[in-house]
Amino acid sequence: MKHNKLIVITGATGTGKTTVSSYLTEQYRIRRVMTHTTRPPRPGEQNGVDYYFETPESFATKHFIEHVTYAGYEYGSSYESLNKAWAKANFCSIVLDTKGAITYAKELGDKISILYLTIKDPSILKARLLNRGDDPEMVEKRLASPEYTRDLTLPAELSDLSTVIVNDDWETAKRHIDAYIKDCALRAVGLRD
Ligand SMILES: Nc1nc2c(ncn2[C@@H]2O[C@H](COP(=O)(O)OP(=O)(O)O)[C@@H](O)[C@H]2O)c(=O)[nH]1
Ligand SMILES: Nc1ncnc2c1ncn2[C@@H]1O[C@H](COP(=O)(O)OP(=O)(O)O)[C@@H](O)[C@H]1O
Repeated sequence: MKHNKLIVITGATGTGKTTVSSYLTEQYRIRRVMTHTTRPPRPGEQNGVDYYFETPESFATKHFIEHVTYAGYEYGSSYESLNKAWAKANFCSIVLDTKGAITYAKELGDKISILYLTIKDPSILKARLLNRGDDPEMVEKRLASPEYTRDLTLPAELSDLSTVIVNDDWETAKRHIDAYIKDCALRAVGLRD
């Protein structure tokens, strides 16, 4: 268990957290820890693949490491899901808002490494969300939420633990992620401090 590592992917909505998580799975077989939400599924999202989609009642019965309200919906993550992912591989990832990332930094210490995603001009995020197929009303609500504004800045508590990826251009972002994974691998085998 002592070599288990968790890559926490965080950043504002639309900056590419899910895209990065899928890339880590496809390219490096780094699985994502499944989390729970009361948000309704977007077109194409599946229960047990994208999230465990819960009702407010079923959400309340879970035992979470942490849970947050984000733009009016509940999100939570459990040790059960984390241990399930670690049982399959030593390296896994999780997608969290910055509040959740701060809790993980406190709870799991040096077992985590953080990828903070950002883009130079956040005004293009709206187009990315609409292009993703999000409901326009949900997009407005989300972009007006305090959680969205908060997550546009890397919290001071996370700055020492984080690698910042600017995702303006996906090919460039991928190169930085590849370098980050190479660095993680070298640290894991003791070839870098
Ligand atoms: N703290 C915390 N955040 C979560 C959890 N699951 C998802 N999130 C975050 O909740 C926010 C909203 O997620 P989602 O509705 O899928 O929107 P998206 O960020 O636009 O893809 C994102 O910042 C996610 O990273 C969780 O279990 N805990
Ligand atoms: N570098 C990029 N350039 C243009 N579109 C991108 C880029 N990275 C991700 N996207 C697209 O932007 C949308 C939001 O990305 P997503 O990974 O779902 O963000 P998040 O999980 O942070 O909300 C998706 O449709 C995704 O395909």
